[in-house]
Amino acid sequence: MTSSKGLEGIVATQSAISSIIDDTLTYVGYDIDDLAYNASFEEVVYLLWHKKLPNKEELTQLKKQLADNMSLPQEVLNHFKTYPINEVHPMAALRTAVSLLGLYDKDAEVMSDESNYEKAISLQAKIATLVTAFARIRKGQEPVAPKSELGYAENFLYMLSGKLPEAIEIEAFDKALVLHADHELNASTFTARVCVATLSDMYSGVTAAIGALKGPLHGGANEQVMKMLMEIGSEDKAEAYILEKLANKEKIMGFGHRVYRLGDPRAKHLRDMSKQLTTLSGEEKWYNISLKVEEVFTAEKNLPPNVDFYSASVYHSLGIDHDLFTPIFAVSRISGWIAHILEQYENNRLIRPRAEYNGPGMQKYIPIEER
Ligand SMILES: CC(=O)SCCNC(=O)CCNC(=O)[C@H](O)C(C)(C)COP(=O)(O)OP(=O)(O)OC[C@H]1O[C@@H](n2cnc3c(N)ncnc32)[C@H](O)[C@@H]1OP(=O)(O)O
Ligand SMILES: O=C([O-])CC(=O)C(=O)O
Repeated sequence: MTSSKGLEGIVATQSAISSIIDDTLTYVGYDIDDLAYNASFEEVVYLLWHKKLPNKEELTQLKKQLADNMSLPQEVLNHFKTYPINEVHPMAALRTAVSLLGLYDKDAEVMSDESNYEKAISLQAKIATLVTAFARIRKGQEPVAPKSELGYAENFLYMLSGKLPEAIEIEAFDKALVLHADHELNASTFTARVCVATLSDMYSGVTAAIGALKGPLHGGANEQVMKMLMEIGSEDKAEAYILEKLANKEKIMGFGHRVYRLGDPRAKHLRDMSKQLTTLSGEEKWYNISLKVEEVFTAEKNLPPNVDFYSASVYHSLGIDHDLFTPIFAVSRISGWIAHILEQYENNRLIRPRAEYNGPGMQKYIPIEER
């Protein structure tokens, strides 16, 4: 038996959802650049779930299904109010709330294709409401009900702030959702697949995936990037800050990737958006600090930024609380998790790798009095 630390380089499944070949990312064969410039998030959700782009009628139907399913069971909203609200990270709240949603779905355990598709719509719709409702409740504000005539990105921003967002904000947020939707066999998607390969239900798979996304080596990095930018504070302090971190052998969040070698193709879109949005908000300093960090870090380490690096200043410019950055990643990535869960169910086999044992050799049991 051979082992690979972190399963590096191991091909663990076949999938027709997204691919990364020679640093090019595609969803169902469509280049991420093409989708970032042209597709809405709902089109991408449809693409990932159906393996084809929707026509107008199919897209209208999906948008309606999502809008119709956004409302939460009152019990889930009440549950939020019982949390130690100021101590709870929104990712922990989200992980618990998705699991709780499963308790209020009488068909949670039903495994038919039809039931799983209904759960897919319901989860994709409700995750936006969960994140925004929690964000408001913890500030003592009432949750804002979704508006059925709004698109997914617009509804999210509306439910978060209670104000209809500007066109530029909707466009940027929608693009960020497109860019985060799927990414081959990343850690959270693999977690979801491992979970449902036991024939467990979709709520369990998504709950497990949220737990994996939460960590700072994966989706949690975007919040840590903003923390770093705030600690740096100004462009002229960036170089010394990064060099000190590297001298202390600390990792710089938002850089490096297990698969990409030359660079993450999503990062350039987020860099452009960061420039545009920080200029508009009058806070160019977040973009300038980010650029300087990139310059200093890549000169030292030759590791390019990943999707999490410039998304931090993008979300900050949209006025979003920093601890909501990773939940927002989940709002997008749940579309990919669901696509992979459905694909796993379609052609399932239990996922159960082996471990190379490196503990002590055979030992004889010693009675407790003799130890
Ligand atoms: C959506 C996403 O999940 S994208 C990734 C988000 N995560 C981050 O941004 C966290 C920072 N980045 C990292 O920790 C890593 O680059 C990962 C986890 C993303 C990829 O990790 P791996 O492929 O396993 O690389 P690993 O962590 O083993 O690092 C390999 C070498 O590069 C260095 N390295 C990798 N990333 C970084 C970084 N961000 N800062 C400093 N050094 C780094 C490591 O210290 C290590 O150096 P060494 O060989 O001298 O010990
Ligand atoms: O693929 C990975 O390992 C991490 C990543 O970039 C993502 O999940 O978007």
